[in-house]
Amino acid sequence: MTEHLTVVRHPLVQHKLTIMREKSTSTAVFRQLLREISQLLAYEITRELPMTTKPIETPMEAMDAPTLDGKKLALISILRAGNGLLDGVLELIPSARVGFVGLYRDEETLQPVQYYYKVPEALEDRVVIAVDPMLATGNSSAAAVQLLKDSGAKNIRFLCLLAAPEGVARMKEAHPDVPIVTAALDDGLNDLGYIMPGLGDAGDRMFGTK
Ligand SMILES: O=P(O)(O)OC[C@H]1O[C@H](OP(=O)(O)OP(=O)(O)O)[C@H](O)[C@@H]1O
Ligand SMILES: O=c1cc[nH]c(=O)[nH]1
Ligand SMILES: [Mg+2]
Repeated sequence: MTEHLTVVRHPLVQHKLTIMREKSTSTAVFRQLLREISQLLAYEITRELPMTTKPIETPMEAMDAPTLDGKKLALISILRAGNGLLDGVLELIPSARVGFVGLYRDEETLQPVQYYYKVPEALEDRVVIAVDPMLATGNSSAAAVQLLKDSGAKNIRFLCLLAAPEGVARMKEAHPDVPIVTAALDDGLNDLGYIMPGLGDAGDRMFGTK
């Protein structure tokens, strides 16, 4: 991908996102819409995957038909909210390998605290898509991407639902090689580091923990 930031302005994405932002939307509907949007965003982030051809036989004749090239993709969920995006993307790319980076954001310092890390082997040979619905300060995603690079990943993309300009700038500075796909670029962060107008705490809204 050539753009550092891609905002997917498709009407279906924007309509579903508006319902997700509304505070009256239930946990069940929030989760379902995130699943639906994740597939539309996945369509965009996989647009330029490497392709090759292979010889096949249709009922009519032989042809060289397009097929994905290279090792299976790696999807990396940044826990826990990343799992809300992961499910839908995995439905679209069922053969992908899956990894997990456990991080939570310390509410005082806004710095990520790591508690888990497990990723597929041979990351250096795979297209890696890291998923987390919220890019706020960018501290969590920048740390997660660094861990993936430390494991050898060279071709990383970041998929989120909402981004703040502060988080996009942080990622651009720390990881200019990592393209970001999002459904919206919001106004900025409030004093507590929450995205405005945003949708609140994605993890709490999707799992009903608050
Ligand atoms: O860009 P940042 O300022 O780092 O904030 C974004 C992070 O905050 C949220 O996770 P949270 O820490 O709430 O953990 P959770 O997914 O377990 O709710 C979100 O899912 C990101 O991981
Ligand atoms: O607005 C925000 C910022 C960080 N994490 C969230 O879930 N929401
Ligand atoms: Mg949270």
